[in-house]
Amino acid sequence: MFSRAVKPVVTVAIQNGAKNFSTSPEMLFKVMVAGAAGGIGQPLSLLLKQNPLVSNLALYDLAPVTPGVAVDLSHMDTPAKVEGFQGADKLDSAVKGADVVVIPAGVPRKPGMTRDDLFNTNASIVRDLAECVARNSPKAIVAIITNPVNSMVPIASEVLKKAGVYDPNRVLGVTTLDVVRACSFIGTINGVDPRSVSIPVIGGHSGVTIIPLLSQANPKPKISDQGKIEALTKRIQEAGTEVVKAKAGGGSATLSMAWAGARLTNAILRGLNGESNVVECAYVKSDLTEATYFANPLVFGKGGVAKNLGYGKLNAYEQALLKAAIPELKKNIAVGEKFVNK
Ligand SMILES: NC(=O)c1ccc[n+]([C@@H]2O[C@H](COP(=O)([O-])OP(=O)(O)OC[C@H]3O[C@@H](n4cnc5c(N)ncnc54)[C@H](O)[C@@H]3O)[C@@H](O)[C@H]2O)c1
Ligand SMILES: O=C(O)C[C@H](O)C(=O)O
Repeated sequence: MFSRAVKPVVTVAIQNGAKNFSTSPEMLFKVMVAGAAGGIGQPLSLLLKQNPLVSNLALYDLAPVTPGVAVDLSHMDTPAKVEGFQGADKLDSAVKGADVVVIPAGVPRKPGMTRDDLFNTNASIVRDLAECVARNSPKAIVAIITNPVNSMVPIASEVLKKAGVYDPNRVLGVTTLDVVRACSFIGTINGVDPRSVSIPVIGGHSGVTIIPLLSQANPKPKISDQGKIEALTKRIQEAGTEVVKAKAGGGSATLSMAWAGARLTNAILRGLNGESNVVECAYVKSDLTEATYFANPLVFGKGGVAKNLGYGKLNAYEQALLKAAIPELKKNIAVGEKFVNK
């Protein structure tokens, strides 16, 4: 298959105003974005078009603007070849040969809604996309952005199980935005470049299931008392709602999500490409807790998740957060599984 062949990667360095092209033997991959014409899909595709590990970018959406988004991006002077696929009858072609399928398809929140309120609309979208992956590209790594993530990953997993092609290392819920936010907020508090901050955010992706492990942050947030630790934790847990409120009916986080989605996709691609030390948090099948899906740091490799790194030592406050998250996660997971197996 073309997407797994070794091809020369062209890297472009801007030096003294001139472009210098150099080649190195690296794998190149096909990435399919489902929901590519949306608020997340467009900027995510813009970022993926710049990724040197991407040879082919398949942009799928129901929206009539989809072919135009593809033509627009195809004019960027980066090597990835862009194709647009609009409408359900084009879905199979879009997915065929994909190494990675990123899914931001579905409706976003409006003020006053919870992520769970999106379930009824988004569940069938993710189910249908997972069925298409099973038919056309069963080895693809599926990264689900669509909310509620805690339930969507079990839906996709059950669909792939039914089709007999499930590999738990290849189905991920994208929780990277929680990590990105935690790094951004700690960077501001400490007065350092947020890119120099690292922190595991574990659990899931909604309210109390988002558990930032501030005790394991590097550097530690310069916060003097427990009250401030709890306020920062709450801010990270509720950061999605902060954006929903600020957008005042215009949707939820799109640009920071695109950034976070591109970061996780890059980690997946680097793993597929043979790097062995790429670590990101994501929400995956898990036996670490009573919740059968759980987010924490993972090592990525040639088959998707290569190693689950667990979540290390929690302090008493973090243990209490974990205790509160588990029943909610279990409920979200059961709802997703029931949707497919009803
Ligand atoms: N995981 C996270 O951290 C995170 C962060 C932000 C948003 N989200 C979620 O991402 C989803 C998308 O948000 P958005 O702001 O991009 O929404 P949006 O409405 O701007 O875009 C969604 C796109 O999906 C498309 N779509 C709908 N049904 C489809 C289908 N069956 N197949 C293909 N495309 C389809 C729409 O045409 C639209 O272009 C929402 O569910 C939102 O809650 C998750
Ligand atoms: O909050 C939302 O609805 C979108 C997303 O899950 C987020 O965390 O920004």
